Amino acid sequence: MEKSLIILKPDCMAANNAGEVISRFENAGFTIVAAKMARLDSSILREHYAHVADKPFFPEIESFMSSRPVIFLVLEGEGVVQKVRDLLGPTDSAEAPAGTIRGDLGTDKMKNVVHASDSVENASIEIDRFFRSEELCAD
Ligand SMILES: Nc1ncnc2c1ncn2[C@@H]1O[C@@H]2COP(=O)(O)O[C@H]2[C@H]1O
Repeated sequence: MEKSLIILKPDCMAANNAGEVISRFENAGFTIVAAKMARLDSSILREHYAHVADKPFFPEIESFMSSRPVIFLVLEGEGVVQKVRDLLGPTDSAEAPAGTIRGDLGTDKMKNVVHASDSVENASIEIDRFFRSEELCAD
């Protein structure tokens, strides 16, 4: 079954929106198969954000993403990678339509509530980055 790696970002945690976001994922029919809470450190952030490491906003992302503990989830379901991205809306919360998670709860491009894997291939890499295989639970 397809899986996606989700991070409830510091803005989501600071606004006490974790429950609201998780409800939206559950109401869309996805199952949580792994969960944990931790503060990201700069070495794992450099790995996770390697594709934007040369962007001018990288130091800002690094400091934002390590500013408070975040929640990591693995969601499972048919087509979960693309369907979660549809629920989120575009990266820039200011452009996200009402009814999407970012449109309703986000602020801007960085404070955009949730990270979600952008492909099935990257989901597998990202799940391995944040979870050991025995931390994924089956029924
Ligand atoms: N112009 C920008 N300024 C700040 N952050 C950005 C900008 N563009 C993209 N990002 C962030 O870069 C992140 C890349 O991975 P995410 O999907 O977690 O979320 C993305 C955005 O939050």
